[in-house]
Amino acid sequence: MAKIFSPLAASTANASHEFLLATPDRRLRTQGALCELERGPLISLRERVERFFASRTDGIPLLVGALPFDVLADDYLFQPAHEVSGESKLSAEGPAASSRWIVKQEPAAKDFAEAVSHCVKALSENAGSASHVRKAVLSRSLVLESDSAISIPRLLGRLAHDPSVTQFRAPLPQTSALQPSLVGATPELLLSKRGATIVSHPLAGSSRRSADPVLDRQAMRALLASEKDHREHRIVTEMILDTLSPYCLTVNASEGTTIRSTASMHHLGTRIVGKLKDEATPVAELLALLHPTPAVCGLPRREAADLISRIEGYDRGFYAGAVGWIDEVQNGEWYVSIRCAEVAGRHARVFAGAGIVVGSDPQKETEETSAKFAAMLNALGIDEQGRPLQEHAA
Ligand SMILES: C=C(O[C@@H]1C=C(C(=O)O)C=C[C@H]1O)C(=O)O
Repeated sequence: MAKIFSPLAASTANASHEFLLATPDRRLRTQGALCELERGPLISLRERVERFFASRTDGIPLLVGALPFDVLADDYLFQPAHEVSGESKLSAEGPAASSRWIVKQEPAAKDFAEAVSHCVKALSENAGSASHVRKAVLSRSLVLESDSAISIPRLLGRLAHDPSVTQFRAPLPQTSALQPSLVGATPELLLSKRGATIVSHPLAGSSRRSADPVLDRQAMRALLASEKDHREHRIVTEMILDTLSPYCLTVNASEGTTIRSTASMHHLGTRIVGKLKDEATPVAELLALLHPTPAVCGLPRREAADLISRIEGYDRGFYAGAVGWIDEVQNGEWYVSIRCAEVAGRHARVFAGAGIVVGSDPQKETEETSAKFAAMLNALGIDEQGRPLQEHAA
């Protein structure tokens, strides 16, 4: 019989299993791990979670962790040892690492722009066919190396300067001597479920913010007026509404599409709220239907994912997946893992993607990924070339 959970040795149940999800409303921080959920693909998450809570009676009735982008890849969830309450030290002040960095673009920005051109061509060519991909999200990464260890508490301290986003850290499966963590500050709620109420707040369609208030307002107005960005956005909201509606008595986006701004980006966002027909519907069942949404993958999903894996050229791992928690009644809250980096020791890999539709401009999409890198790079105190930023250099 398959094992439902793996109790961890005392040596493993230590600070390497720090988890944090600090949303604008609530902060969940845990330390240590009692046991890991049996790992598996998203389709079996609901069943694994049910079996876990049916057989496990000790400890906090909670699982926290991360889902990868690829629905066929194994997730990584665990039962935390302790919940840390109150305003105890989530973060620390000071630079996240020394100011000497080596940065390698993977892929190079110019190769990414070429991949976007290629993608736009593929989207235009198949228009009209049943498997026609209407949108695909392409990403690139920066592989960073510092000459000293990267402090995750300090990184989180800097990310917390932006109150509009959800800071997170989640341990990732150990692949070498060091346990990597996924660390970031996401603006995007994939799904929350509490009782019969479900909420999703997808984002798609973006522009970089400007320090100049006049230019910043212009950027916002241009985004609100952009046909291409609204088309890109609607693909996401329609998919989420269509997916959730069979489960809901009511589900709607009554506030409409509005600007959702972080410290560095403006996005088009639509808050979707639903009342479930059956409040016992497990959050994991809904996650398996929603993830990955066209905000990070595309439409149709399978064809877009195939196109991405052909064009992108690297494994996204847990980037563009989700981080969150599930409790014993299968309520839960999951955020899209974007504006993030995989961090281990002196190394980090930062990711950023952009939605591509017919009409996307390769240079603008490349610039959009640079703008999206900025949230993590600002927190690390460097620019895209690894040079120290002026405000952090002192
Ligand atoms: C893929 C990312 O962001 C997603 C893509 C967006 C877009 O294409 O406009 C906007 C927000 C996110 O849903 C990322 O930040 O890496």
